[in-house]
This record gives sequence, structure tokens and C-alpha cells, in this order.
Amino acid sequence: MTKSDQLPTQVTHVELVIEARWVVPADANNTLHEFYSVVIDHQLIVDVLPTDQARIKYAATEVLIADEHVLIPGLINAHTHAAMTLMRGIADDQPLMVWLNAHIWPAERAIVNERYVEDASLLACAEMLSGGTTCFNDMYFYPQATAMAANKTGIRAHIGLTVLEFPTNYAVDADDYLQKGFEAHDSWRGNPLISSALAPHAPYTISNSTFEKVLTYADQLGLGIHTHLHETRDEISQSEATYGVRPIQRVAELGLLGPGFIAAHGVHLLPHEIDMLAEYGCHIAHCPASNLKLGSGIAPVHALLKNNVNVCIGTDGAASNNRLDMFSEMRLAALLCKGASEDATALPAYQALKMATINAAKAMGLDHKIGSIEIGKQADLVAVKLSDFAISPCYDPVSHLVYSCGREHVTHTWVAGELRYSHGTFANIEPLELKEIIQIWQPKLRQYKH
Ligand SMILES: CSC[C@H]1O[C@@H](n2cnc3c(O)ncnc32)[C@H](O)[C@@H]1O
Ligand SMILES: [Zn+2]
Repeated sequence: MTKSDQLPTQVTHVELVIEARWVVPADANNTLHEFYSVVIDHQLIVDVLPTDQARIKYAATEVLIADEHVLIPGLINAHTHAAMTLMRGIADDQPLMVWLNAHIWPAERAIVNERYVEDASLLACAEMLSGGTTCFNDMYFYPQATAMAANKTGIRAHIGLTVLEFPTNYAVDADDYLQKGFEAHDSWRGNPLISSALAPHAPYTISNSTFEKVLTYADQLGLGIHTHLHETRDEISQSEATYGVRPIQRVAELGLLGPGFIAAHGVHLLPHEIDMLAEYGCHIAHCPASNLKLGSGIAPVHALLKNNVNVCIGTDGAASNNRLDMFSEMRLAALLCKGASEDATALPAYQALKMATINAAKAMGLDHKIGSIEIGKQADLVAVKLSDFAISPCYDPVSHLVYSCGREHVTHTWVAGELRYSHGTFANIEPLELKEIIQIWQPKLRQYKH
């Protein structure tokens, strides 16, 4: 026996150890750990190691035994409009432009104000946290109100400084949208859970001169750009008629494409356009349920992945989905990709999980902080219980996460090491408050129901 073997083992005091049956870190090696612990201190993941070693090395203020659970990185919703929860089911079974022009925009014109956005976003944050989503990439009016709701619930948010050309209750013209966006951006500077992107709505609502301004400000402020792109065939033919080119060509010529560019949807893409997205290092936020429900089509995810385009997953808003449920999106993304490519090996489960975690973190420029369970990253974590009879037996927890589980199997959601949701209870949200929000707004919105 050596001298060092005789010394008492150094025990490190930490805030929390989660002892999990499985840990799926969503790392570069597609690792799966069994009987592993994740050690958390001061918001950070400080160790990931076998549980028998963790018990020797660490003394924790709290130890959570998750022996029937898989621990995964918090899911990241890469494209949503959180404040549309109160419009869930208001206009179903319509194609995008009818849905927007005849239903959603009139309702938004009449109803949306700062209070509405904060209330509806609170509902969205509750839905997302309870379903294992710890971060969302948002685009809506009154971004300040979305940030307020996110702060209250403790969820992480990447919030769009939204730009449109047409007047709304929120802003009168594109410059006003930009100005208001910058005020919001300044107000949350230094907030560790809130970050920003420039969010021009779409090529059919944004002029060339506004796109140019967006690019200038994005460069000056070091922010990414998040927009809807190539969502429908109509969008493309309208662009050809107005500008003589397809939307992606137009935004490319304006200089917008680059590694900070997130295109929501990308349903209709030609092979050379996929090459272009890859060359510029752009990201696609794939929204399978919304694309199906609005009858927009099926994004060419297999070809995007083959060409090394970073694809992440979003729900879009609750008025087109009608859920903010990343589990159902992962499943749908995997199944659609296999079906559309007639290749069952396309988009395996681990890759689907990465699209919902680390790929989204990369798209938002947050992968140094979130998106995987790795030492030094923020402890944004989700425990999912895999022992319910309805999803038993479990041979492979990664397969289960994508093909068998639902959001109802989420038991715990942590953001930056803080437990924000557990077994139906939120740390900072009263169920009564959510009920009241619905009672206030549903009668106002009912008249816009299709
Ligand atoms: C400028 S705030 C965001 C704006 O986008 C609208 N919207 C919601 N879902 C979609 C979609 O799938 N495509 C295009 N626009 C969408 C939302 O209603 C707001 O007006
Ligand atoms: Zn959208």
C-alpha cells in the first residue's frame, strides 16, 4: 500500500448530486452512461462520473436519486412564438397565408398588448418547463414582456428583437420595431438567462432596406438573425414575382446568410440552396408539426443532414402546432425523415435528441453554455422517468426518449442548477395564476375563433 492510499479521501462539498440510472449527455461521441451521477454546484455541472465514485468524492447538500430515470440536457425549442398559447386552436385547418391574413393577424391587431404577451408567455413557459424545455428561441411583439414571463418562471430565453414593416399596437414601422427591440435588449443586458437575436419576421413582410438595417445592427451588436424562410411554396412564388429570385437568394444577395443565421422552416429547398446553407454555416429550425398542420410540406431534413447543415427543432407557436412539446417534435422529426427518405436508418434517435439540444444551442451561439451535459456547462437538466408500464420494458433509453416517451414522463426540470418544475409543481408559478390568465383572455379571443 502506498502512502497516498492511506490518506483520507478528499471530499468536496457541492450543492446537488443527481444519481441517475442513465445519463445521455448529447455529446460529440453519442455517449450513454449507466449508473452515473451529475454533480452540480453554483449553477454549473462540475462533474459527471459513475455513481459509486461520486459517493466517495462528493458530499452534497442534496442528493436526488433518479434510479428509474434518464437525465438529459434541457430541451431547446429553436423556434416559437411563446405568446401564441392563448390562440391555441383559434384557427385550425387553414394554409399559412389564410391563417395569418384572415385569422391570426386580425386577432393580434385587436388583442395583443404588453399584458397579453406577458400572460400568454407565462402560460408558454409553464407548458415548456413541464415538458422538459429549458430554453426557447422566441419571436413576438413586446419582447420585453416575454422576458418578464421567462424571468418569473426561471426558464432560459433567446428573445427576438422582432421587426415587421406594418404597424401594430407594438410599433408603427420597421425603425420603431428596431428601436423598441434595442430598448428591450438593453434592459436585459447582464441577465444570465436572457439573450437576444434580431428577428425580421419573413421575406414577404420585410423590405430590402430593412433587411440591410437588420444586418448592420446584427453585425454591430454581435447578434444572430432569426427569420421565417421558405416555409411555403406561395412564399417562394411571391418572391419570384416581386423580386425575380427565390427568398433565400434574395437574403443571400443582401448579405444575411452566415453562421448567425437561423432560418425557421426551410421546407422547400433546392439542392443548390442546401449547399448554400451549408457553405454559409446557417441553421435550420425544423418545425415538423406546424409544417404538417398548415399543410406547408415536409422539410428535406435527410438532405440537410447529409450536407452537414445544422438542423435544430422548434414547435412554432401554439396556434399552428398546437403544443409546445419537444418530445412530440423529436418523434415526428425522426419519423418524417425516415418516411420521406424511405430510409429507416435516417435520423436515428440520438441524432434527434441532439437536434433538440446541442444543435439548437449551436444555432443560438450558446453551445459554450448549454445544450449538453458536460463539465463547465450550465446545469440545464431534465429527468425523465422510464419505468411506467405503458412505456416498458426499456432496452435503450435513447430510443425511449424519442420513440416511446412523452412530455408526461418528465419529472424534474432544472435551469442553471435551480429546480424549476417537479411532479406537476412549479417553483415560481401558481396554477391559479395560469387559470386566471385563461379566464381573462379566452372570452376576449373567442370572437376570433374560426
Ligand atoms: C412579428 S411577431 C411574429 C409573427 O409571426 C407570426 N407567425 C406565427 N407563426 C408563423 C408562421 O408559421 N409563419 C409565419 N408567421 C408566423 C405571428 O402570428 C406573429 O404575427
Ligand atoms: Zn414561426
